[in-house]
Amino acid sequence: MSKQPLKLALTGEALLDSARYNKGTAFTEKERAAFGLRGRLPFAVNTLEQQVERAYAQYKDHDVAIRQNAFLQSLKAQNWTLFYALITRHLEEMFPVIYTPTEADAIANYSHLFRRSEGLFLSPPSVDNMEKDFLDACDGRVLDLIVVSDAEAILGIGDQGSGGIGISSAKAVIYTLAAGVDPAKALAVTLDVGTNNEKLLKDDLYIGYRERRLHGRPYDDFVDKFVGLVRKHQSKALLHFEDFGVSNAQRLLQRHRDTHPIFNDDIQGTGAVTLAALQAAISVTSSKLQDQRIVVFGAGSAGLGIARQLRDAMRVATGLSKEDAAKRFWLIDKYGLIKESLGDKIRDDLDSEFIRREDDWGTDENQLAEVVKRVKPTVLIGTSTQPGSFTEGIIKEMAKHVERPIIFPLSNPTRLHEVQPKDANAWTNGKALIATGSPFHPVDIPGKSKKYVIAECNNALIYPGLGLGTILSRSKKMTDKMIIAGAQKLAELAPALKDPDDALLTPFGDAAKVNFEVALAVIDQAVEEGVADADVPKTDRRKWAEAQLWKPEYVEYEYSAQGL
Ligand SMILES: NC(=O)c1ccc[n+]([C@@H]2O[C@H](COP(=O)([O-])OP(=O)(O)OC[C@H]3O[C@@H](n4cnc5c(N)ncnc54)[C@H](O)[C@@H]3O)[C@@H](O)[C@H]2O)c1
Ligand SMILES: O=C(O)C[C@H](O)C(=O)O
Ligand SMILES: [Mn+2]
Repeated sequence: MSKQPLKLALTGEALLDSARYNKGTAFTEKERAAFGLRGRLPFAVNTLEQQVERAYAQYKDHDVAIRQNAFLQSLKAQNWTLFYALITRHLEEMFPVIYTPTEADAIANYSHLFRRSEGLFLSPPSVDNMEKDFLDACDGRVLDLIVVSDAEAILGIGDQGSGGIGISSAKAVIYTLAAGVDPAKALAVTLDVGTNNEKLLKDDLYIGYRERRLHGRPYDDFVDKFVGLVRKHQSKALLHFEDFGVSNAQRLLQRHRDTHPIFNDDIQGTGAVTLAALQAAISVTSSKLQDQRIVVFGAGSAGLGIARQLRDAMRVATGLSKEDAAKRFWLIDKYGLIKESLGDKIRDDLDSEFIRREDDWGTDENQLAEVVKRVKPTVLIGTSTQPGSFTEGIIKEMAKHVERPIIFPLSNPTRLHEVQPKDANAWTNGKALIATGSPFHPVDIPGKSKKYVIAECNNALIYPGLGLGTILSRSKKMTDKMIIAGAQKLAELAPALKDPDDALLTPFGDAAKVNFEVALAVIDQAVEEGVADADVPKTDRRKWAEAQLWKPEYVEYEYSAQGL
């Protein structure tokens, strides 16, 4: 317990009902007397460790992941300290329950599983009250972090309407678990601008705004109004965009990123974690980034974000022009290879240098199998949401031409992966260097007794650190160089660098450690670029940063009628 007691005015039921301050059976006798709790609690005073032990046993009583998710969700509504302490102690085990893949089911069934609301919901009918609603949700707090989704493209499961609050709050929880962001300084938001999901529109129990999605100018005005409020009232808070539709994601990022610290996780976080995994893979193959031939299957937010991040890293490494670096990429979307003849089927946000010239290609055949046959890629990345699209034929064709094919099926949740790691491993005789978007079990290495650990190439391995670095340095914006610095740090920490048979990325159990290192790299870069507003010390930044992390521990309370 910290030496300085916290002064609180909340008493009795109100204190027990406050997830932020509640300690349950861990209230001391002195606190029970001071806050009117003595008769409201059973006699024994527990330690946090005892509470964690009890909660873990209760968690284990549920054997279905979605029930475990519901259990953790209700624990979060009761006692933040216990919730975060429990998950921190079982991070690797519980990550898939609070995040991909289980969170996808919780979001898809949001209206049916609903118990208690959290975060902020904003919808068009109350647009005129947006400022008041926003301020009510902030409740006088100065925030460090706001995570917002409009729920149009949740993971790979599409439009989820008001269920989108689930991804905003899961991403915010991970900021706390993996980067020590104080949950009291974070806000999860969903811009519930309607849904085009027929299933939800027809569901009597749907609890969102039951209209078709806002689009065009009214949509932009709505989002701009929200961003304007963030800028006005929470000018220091990092604004994290999550799972927006591809036609909006890039545009909104470009529009706002120079005027506020803004980050799009699907574009930038995914680009950064994939760059780190690829750096580790090419260190195993002893090749260079600029020598790769990279096929990206699914050129949406994630696919394009990855292509851009890898292209820019190539440019930094070699001084190549954008155009020349882009020649190492073949992007495929639902109409096949993205080439000139697709005309207006090519989305406006696609960088022109990624569009293959017709005379470069010279055939009408433009599907993945053909592209792999002709291009002989060294790297194959899946961000298409199309399960099984990396077929045995395609993987074997790839493996004919490269000794160690680098294969990253990244579509979440688990069931949407383009290939199962065990298949990619078997079809390449254990030669494939694999990373996936969701967690998978290790696979056999032919002729060896040890297993090949599949790296989880999920943006959660880096976004908390990118965010923490931006928050602590109070940067005016999150620059490309800050993101590259974070990715480089993550790459340096890859287990494969020490042992080529080991994973391409750090395991998620160490997410807090690596994200902290990422944050330090981001802070250094922010200071160097002159975008940091905080008084960052010249020396011992590690200690300075560490002292600011929130930890799930109880502090002693003292009653004061004035409160905090
Ligand atoms: N591992 C990670 O960290 C991570 C991060 C972000 C997204 N993702 C996953 O990547 C997937 C895509 O996410 P997104 O945000 O880019 O979504 P998105 O909707 O922006 O992109 C998906 C793209 O795939 C294309 N596509 C659809 N069918 C196709 C087909 N048959 N062939 C080729 N392309 C096809 C779509 O046209 C679209 O451009 C999701 O499953 C998501 O969960 C993973
Ligand atoms: O949420 C995740 O698991 C990663 C990513 O942001 C995604 O959209 O799939
Ligand atoms: Mn996402």
